[in-house]
Amino acid sequence: MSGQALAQLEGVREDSGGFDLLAPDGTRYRVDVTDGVFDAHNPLLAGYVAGRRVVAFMDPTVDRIYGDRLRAYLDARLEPGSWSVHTIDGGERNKTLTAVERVCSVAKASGLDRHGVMLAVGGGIVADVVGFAASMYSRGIRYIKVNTTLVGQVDVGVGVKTGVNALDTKNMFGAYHPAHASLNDPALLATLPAREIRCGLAEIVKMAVILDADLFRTLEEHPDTFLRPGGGELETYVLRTSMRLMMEELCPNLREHDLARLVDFGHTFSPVIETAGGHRLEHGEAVAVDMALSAHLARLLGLVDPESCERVVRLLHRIGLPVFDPATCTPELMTQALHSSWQRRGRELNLVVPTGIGKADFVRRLEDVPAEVLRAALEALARDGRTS
Ligand SMILES: NC(=O)c1ccc[n+]([C@@H]2O[C@H](COP(=O)([O-])OP(=O)(O)OC[C@H]3O[C@@H](n4cnc5c(N)ncnc54)[C@H](O)[C@@H]3O)[C@@H](O)[C@H]2O)c1
Ligand SMILES: O=C(CO)[C@@H](O)[C@H](O)[C@H](O)[C@H](O)COP(=O)(O)O
Ligand SMILES: [Co+2]
Repeated sequence: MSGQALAQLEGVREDSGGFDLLAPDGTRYRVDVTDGVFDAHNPLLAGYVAGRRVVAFMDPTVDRIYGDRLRAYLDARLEPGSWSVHTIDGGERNKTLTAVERVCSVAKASGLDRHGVMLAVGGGIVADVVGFAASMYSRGIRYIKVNTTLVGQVDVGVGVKTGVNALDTKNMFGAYHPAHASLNDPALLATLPAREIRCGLAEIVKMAVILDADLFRTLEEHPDTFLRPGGGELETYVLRTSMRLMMEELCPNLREHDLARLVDFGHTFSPVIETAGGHRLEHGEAVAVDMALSAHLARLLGLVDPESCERVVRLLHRIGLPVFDPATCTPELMTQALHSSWQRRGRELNLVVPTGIGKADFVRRLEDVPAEVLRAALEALARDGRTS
């Protein structure tokens, strides 16, 4: 295909069954949106693994709820003896290199060959661990994600990142390893606890603040999206818009050659909030606190109007997300977080701040966030936290 023809195809395309991404570096993958992913008549998942051995992994909760349906599906659609299903511990504390080694050990004991497939059925923890394991097992094999959380369906499932926590640092080890397939069945969200739905809404608010004022207004009108019984057109719009926005943002910079990334909004302070807080807050909750802090910093630096700052914080409140965490939102720890992000991003801070609703920019340098401004932002955040 000529360079010009390829250039025309690059980007993200949506159809009724999902999204296709073709990155400038030639990486291409699809994210499917389907119904009844584990129904025996649905050929989608089986089609992606046809003729290959499959080793599937779930955490115990997902296994309890969906394990029988997955096993019945594999039994109906795949050759006897060509697949197995295993559980790995869930929770951020188990997103470790040890967990990756256990996945590889189980895969080896199950006879998984170089052309085999690892199947991750779950949220971001299982996907990150299994995806990283697949990136190194036999020097790299295929893996498939069936995303069962909202964070999984709008974020983990649409990107290429895998990884684990290490050296007391969030996502310190990992790989960019595109999945062979990534499947979203919105019906799986029906059993997701409200706290986990809210974590996914945090990642959706992230995309709305930086890119999409209409999506933000929709969430302001319906902060209970996905929290109401039964999904409808509203949930479909929010899910698909969030997926598209994230894929469009990731596509030109899939392996982060450019470390100024708008999708880092809510991800400068949150790694320290999660880690220093002993993972008391879940990822999405820490992201929410980070977004509120970043909005106040933007306001105090004169980069966003006070009303937009207030709208961001108020929406997070109304969804039921935390906006302050007394144990970790201290000047010392948040200064440490700024330095960690500065180092991780090639000695550029690239703090993402809202400049309005639906638009954002970067605070490029550490010195652009003076200690007194950080302290004032944290004091404002504490006031917000008391009113929540
Ligand atoms: N790789 C990426 O690009 C990327 C992007 C965003 C977040 N993440 C990572 O993802 C992790 C958070 O993922 P998460 O929010 O999906 O959490 P999670 O994987 O811990 O799942 C949350 C909880 O929900 C349960 N669960 C999952 N699906 C369920 C369902 N359908 N019904 C009932 N219970 C269900 C799980 O057992 C778990 O207890 C963090 O480690 C974060 O760093 C990675
Ligand atoms: O949490 C994640 C990825 O782990 C996403 O929600 C987020 O938008 C971005 O990828 C952030 O850049 C976080 O990246 P990383 O620090 O986990 O590599
Ligand atoms: Co995130």
